[in-house]
Amino acid sequence: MSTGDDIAPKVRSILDAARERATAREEASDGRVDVDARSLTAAFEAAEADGRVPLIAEVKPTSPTTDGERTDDPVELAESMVAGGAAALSVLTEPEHFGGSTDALERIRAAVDVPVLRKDFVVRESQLDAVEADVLLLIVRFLDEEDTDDLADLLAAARERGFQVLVEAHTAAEVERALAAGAEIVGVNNRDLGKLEVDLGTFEDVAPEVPENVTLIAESGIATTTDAVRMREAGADALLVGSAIVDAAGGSDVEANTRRLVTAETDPERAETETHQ
Ligand SMILES: O=P(O)(O)OC[C@@H](O)[C@@H](O)c1c[nH]c2ccccc12
Repeated sequence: MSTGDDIAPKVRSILDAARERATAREEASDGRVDVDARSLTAAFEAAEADGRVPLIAEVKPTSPTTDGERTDDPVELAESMVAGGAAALSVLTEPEHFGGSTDALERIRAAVDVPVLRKDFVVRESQLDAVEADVLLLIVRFLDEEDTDDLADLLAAARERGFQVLVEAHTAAEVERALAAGAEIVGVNNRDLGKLEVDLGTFEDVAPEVPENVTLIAESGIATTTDAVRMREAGADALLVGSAIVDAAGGSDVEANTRRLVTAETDPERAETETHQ
């Protein structure tokens, strides 16, 4: 069991808020969700067949490591991402630190045809019923903490409700735990939740631990087409990108930002001229 000393204070506050929301839902005890999920792997295969880099574009109005906040209608942001070729979307539903909401996810999922990932800090079963989504995120590192459910139990509880589950890891040891719990979709987060620093070398180091039959996603810190190609060469079946597409500080064109990454493998010379962070 981890003591949690290696979690950044900002992240600890996110985790505390998640546990409070779990308790509130336990007290409310609404019914269980029953999801008819759109297949994430089918969406990746369709993108691949079409010559697009399989990309999950993230609707992230802000974050503890972002300057500024994007206040556009989240549905419009989502539609721009799909128009730019995103195979799937990720929507933050964490309200206090990321400007997200379950309402935004519901509206986005109703407006698009692609699979939608619910990005939140789910630590107890009651949180699974907050909103329907095609894919649910579980973060290995957080399920070591006090007052959280066990990863394998949460994975099973999510699947019983119809969710596909993306299990997020940051180290080889966490990948082992994800696989032991039965994960079929694994994300390697390049951001260290201890220091909040990003290093794309994380994915390169950890990717070889993941067997071929598991869908592998490179998460965080992918900003340029060079980064995108680098993660694909290291074995990423798909990429998860938020900040570089949403560009909260610059307010640039979300559709164009998405398309640039989606076409990274077919249009590599763009890497030379791009000025985007
Ligand atoms: O904005 P970025 O660096 O492109 O990263 C997106 C995504 O990977 C990141 O938002 C993320 C990865 N894991 C998380 C867990 C919770 C909240 C957010 C995240």
